[in-house]
Amino acid sequence: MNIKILKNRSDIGAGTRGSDLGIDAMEIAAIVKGNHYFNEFPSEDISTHNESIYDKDHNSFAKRIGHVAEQCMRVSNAIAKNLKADYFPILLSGDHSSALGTISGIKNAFQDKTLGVFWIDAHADIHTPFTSPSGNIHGMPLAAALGLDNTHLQVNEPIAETKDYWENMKNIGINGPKLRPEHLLYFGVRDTEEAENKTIEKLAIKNYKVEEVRFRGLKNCVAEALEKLSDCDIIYISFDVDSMDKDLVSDGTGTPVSKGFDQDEINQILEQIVASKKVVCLEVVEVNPLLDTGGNKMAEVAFEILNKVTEKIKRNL
Ligand SMILES: NC(=[NH2+])NCCC[C@H](N)C(=O)O
Repeated sequence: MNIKILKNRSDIGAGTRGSDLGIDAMEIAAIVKGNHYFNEFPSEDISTHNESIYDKDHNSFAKRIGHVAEQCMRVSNAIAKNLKADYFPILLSGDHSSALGTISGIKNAFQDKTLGVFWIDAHADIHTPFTSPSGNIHGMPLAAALGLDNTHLQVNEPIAETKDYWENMKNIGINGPKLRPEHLLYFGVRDTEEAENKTIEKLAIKNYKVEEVRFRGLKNCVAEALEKLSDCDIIYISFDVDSMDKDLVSDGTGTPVSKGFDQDEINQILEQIVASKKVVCLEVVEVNPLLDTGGNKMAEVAFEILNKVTEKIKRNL
């Protein structure tokens, strides 16, 4: 098995522009370091719909949903194709709505396997068009992957077109839910809204908070998390850089949050998950160099993390 880098420079699921540039910012970070990472592996570009940002859009509770749904489909197809060709896809994406495509593609390629997900993020991304406070779809990928509508928590009145596209989104890759709530684990989630809190509580989704990881010990927490996924055959890691502390690391991301993990903690978490030998796909999202007040800091940190974990992945293949 070989690694392939998939570049998905799409930012239309976010409220702020620029996460599409995060992929190239990481590449530049590598070049500046004299690191040949991006020359070492085969790569593939996924075509994007960023021009749709200019269109008038009436889907205010799920902005640009038609194009986001299609983008997720493209990601799903690319992931499924490369997994079936026995590649280990490392996906570099812009905004986090992409992860619905990734999860869908994994399930398309491995229909009989049980999938576990490590969602390392400041946000729960479990809104639906019925509950989203912003209408930004990067806050919704997990709800679509779990097949949720959450109409019982409804605060918005989405138009019929939005509802139709949302149905499409829930059926990418394979029809229906791709993941069971007990096979979803959060790490570092600390910026959520009421509807998300209620969903997390109702579905009993475990969130390893930053304080808990520090208090109980990182190794213990990741080991326990892996144990919770013991009946999963395969694991997907979704790493949103805003899981890291904005003050300690960088604010170069669309929705930065304080009191997150530091770089070394992320390295350790990723390394221990990869050591399980169940990981089939890693995704890094939401680097936004346009918002970085520290130069290209977020991309540099994200690249260092990527470089380190790739070594571990390589050793396992
Ligand atoms: N992938 C992200 N950065 N998500 C941020 C979501 C923020 C907020 N919960 C919203 O839905 O608008």
